[in-house]
Order: sequence, then structure tokens, then C-alpha cells
Amino acid sequence: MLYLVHMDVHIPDTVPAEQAAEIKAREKAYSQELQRAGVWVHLWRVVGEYANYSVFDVESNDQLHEVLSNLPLFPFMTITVTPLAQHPSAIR
Ligand SMILES: O=C(O)C[C@H]1C=CC(=O)O1
Repeated sequence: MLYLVHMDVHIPDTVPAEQAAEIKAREKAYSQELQRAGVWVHLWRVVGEYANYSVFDVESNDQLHEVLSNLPLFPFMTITVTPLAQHPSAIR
């Protein structure tokens, strides 16, 4: 099952810079592990924003929820999920 996910990140100024850097490093490692596993299929930066559009390939809503809620930046994100279905005119 494919899902388009929009992640908007806001780390408050009250989080010390060192702690923010550590969370971002863990986020990077976790996201790259999921990309290597074929779960996080696309990861694109939104131009001019601390946000991304991603495509996830997972077995269920529950698996997607687990993956997203384990993101180190999860407490600092507003996430929007759009389930994707096959388009009848798509050739791939
Ligand atoms: O930078 C972001 O968009 C947030 C998040 C997604 C992957 C990652 O490494 O950080």
C-alpha cells in the first residue's frame, strides 16, 4: 500500500541546538534505514520550507502509523497522510 505523506517540521526555540542536532542525526539514520528497506520510497524537500513530501510503501495503516510515530522528529511534526490508489490512466 502506498501513501503520500507530508511532514512539516517545527522545532521550538526552547530545544537546545545540540539536542536538535542529535535528534536530526537520529532522524537521518532512521530514514535512511527505511529507505534501504524499501519502505520509504521517495523523500523530497519542499522548496523553501522545513518540510517534505514522502511516499511510503507499507502493509497497513498500522505499519505506517508505527513507522511515523517512531520518527525522532515526530513530536515536532505536523503530518498529513494521503492513501494512494492506482490511476486507471497510469502506464507505470
Ligand atoms: O528533513 C525533514 O524533512 C524531516 C525528516 C525526514 C527525513 C529526515 O532526515 O528528516
